[in-house]
Amino acid sequence: MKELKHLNKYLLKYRGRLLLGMFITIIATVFKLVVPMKVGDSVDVVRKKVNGEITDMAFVETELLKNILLILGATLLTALFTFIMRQTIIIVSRKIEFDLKNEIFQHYQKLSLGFYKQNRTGDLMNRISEDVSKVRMYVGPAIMYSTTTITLFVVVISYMFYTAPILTLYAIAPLPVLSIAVYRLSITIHKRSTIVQQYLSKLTTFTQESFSGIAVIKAYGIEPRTNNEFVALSEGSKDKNIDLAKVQALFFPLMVLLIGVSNILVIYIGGSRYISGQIQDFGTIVEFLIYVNMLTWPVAIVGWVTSMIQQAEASQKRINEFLSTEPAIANTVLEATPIKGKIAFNNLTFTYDDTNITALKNISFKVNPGETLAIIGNTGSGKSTILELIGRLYDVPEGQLTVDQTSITQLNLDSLRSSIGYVPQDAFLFSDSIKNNIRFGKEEASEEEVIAAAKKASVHKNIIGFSKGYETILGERGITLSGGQKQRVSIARAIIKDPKILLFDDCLSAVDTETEEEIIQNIHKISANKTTIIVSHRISSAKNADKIIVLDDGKIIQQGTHNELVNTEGYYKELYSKQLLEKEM
Ligand SMILES: Nc1ncnc2c1ncn2[C@@H]1O[C@H](COP(=O)(O)OP(=O)(O)OP(=O)(O)O)[C@@H](O)[C@H]1O
Repeated sequence: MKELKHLNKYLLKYRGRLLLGMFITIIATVFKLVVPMKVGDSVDVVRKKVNGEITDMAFVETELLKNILLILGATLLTALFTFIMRQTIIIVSRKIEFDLKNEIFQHYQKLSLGFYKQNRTGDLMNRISEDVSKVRMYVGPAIMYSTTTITLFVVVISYMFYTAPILTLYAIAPLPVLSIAVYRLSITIHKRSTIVQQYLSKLTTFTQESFSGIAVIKAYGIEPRTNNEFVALSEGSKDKNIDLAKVQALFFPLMVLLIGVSNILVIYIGGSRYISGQIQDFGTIVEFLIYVNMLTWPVAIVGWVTSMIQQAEASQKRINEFLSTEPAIANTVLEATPIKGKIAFNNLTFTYDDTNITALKNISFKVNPGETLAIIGNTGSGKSTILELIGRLYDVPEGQLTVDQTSITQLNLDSLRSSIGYVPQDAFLFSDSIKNNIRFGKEEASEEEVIAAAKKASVHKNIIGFSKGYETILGERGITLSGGQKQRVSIARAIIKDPKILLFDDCLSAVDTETEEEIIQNIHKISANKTTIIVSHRISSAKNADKIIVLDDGKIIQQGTHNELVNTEGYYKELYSKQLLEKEM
């Protein structure tokens, strides 16, 4: 139960509703007990009339009518209170589920990129959905059923003992066996359903990937192979489902068997004791039969609730694991630190913890507000890493990276990030309208601002070409943009933000050279007072920059202006000649 302590703050938050729910559960349970008592009484009255102990028929009729009305009233009240009980306790569990999901999601948002690289997306999703659902079973149904069971046990068993102690012992003897059996069965059911879940998620992932990659599958003509793989996976899934169905099928027969044993014991022992005069009322046997049946479900539930709590504990443990993960990048400066945009790398060396790759070696350069820096280099030379470090997606030793002459760690993280417009290498667009995708950079932007940004990113003409224009939905439910269109929507998103620092990570690679030229011109116009860094493989994107650095294997091998570099032997000049030749061809 150690892990579940995390939920105490929520139980405390909703304590009023919970206690009310538990109180109502007790009342509902107590009303349930009226039925067997009155059935017992009615049987006795009838038996006495048959035996001749009572001769007044009118009295029998009144007694029976009174009992029927009481049974009816008690049943209606039980139903009403059971309804209110579910409305309180189950609603509390749904509220806690909502709070916990929000807590986990907010924590996920704070965690750094490194965390997302170490953990699979499926795992993150499972903990916030599957695991939270299991935990909800503890704060809702487990509490509700435990309260019902405890109340029933205390009231019914004490009443049974009071009425016929020996018969009670016989009647309840099979119940612990039932409880243990259900517990064991629940554990097996849980194990097997986890396996079924795993197969299901394998199958879903496979199907999802097959549909997403359908173009590649068709192009390579490997539909039969994909089909066979799917059949093999479904086969496995079917077998595991059958395994689960086998144990689930045992659940009810087992319950019926053990109830049957209890009933036989009540009839046999109760009957013998009635015949020998140790039990006065025949109605007691009928009453006991109803009690035994009434107790069966709660007894089975003891086993079920125990396994439910164990599963909740395991799930909460997994949730706590993530909740206790500290974000590697923490905001230590609480007051806002306005950013002007002067960036300086001072002998910076950076190694990725997970791969141990030293992506940057002794890097030094400066960019002032209003200046544009272009970074050119082979793949894997460390260009993207430079941009990620400026956004503080990873931390570097104190003083090696400064913004406005302050070490980046001494700046307020929100101030820093909100002053950056970052266009990543892989443009990511949400399944939403184009307008909202651009507005992502500035939530309150007007229609005119969205259009202006799209024009600067040279994508406006494409957008108005779609029948729904800016309202066109992207992604799975909508249209798929071309690579170049995606890149330009992503650029519009950064432009609309009007940030102090603009970072473009090779985001014109899928755009033709004419459009590239147009966008570069526009960027040039809007970045008059901004710090701009353009990462590219193309000289055409870099040539107008105030300064260009050439990276190779994490080191700066050349730097200068375009004119200086084309007149110096080296990587830049070679690349320039090669790309010039390609253009001419
Ligand atoms: N998140 C990461 N974790 C670990 N290693 C990384 C990570 N990102 C990049 N690397 C490694 O760091 C080196 C530099 O990568 P980086 O992405 O900065 O290069 P790049 O110049 O931007 O390449 P490209 O032009 O292909 O985008 C590479 O060897 C890469 O494998």
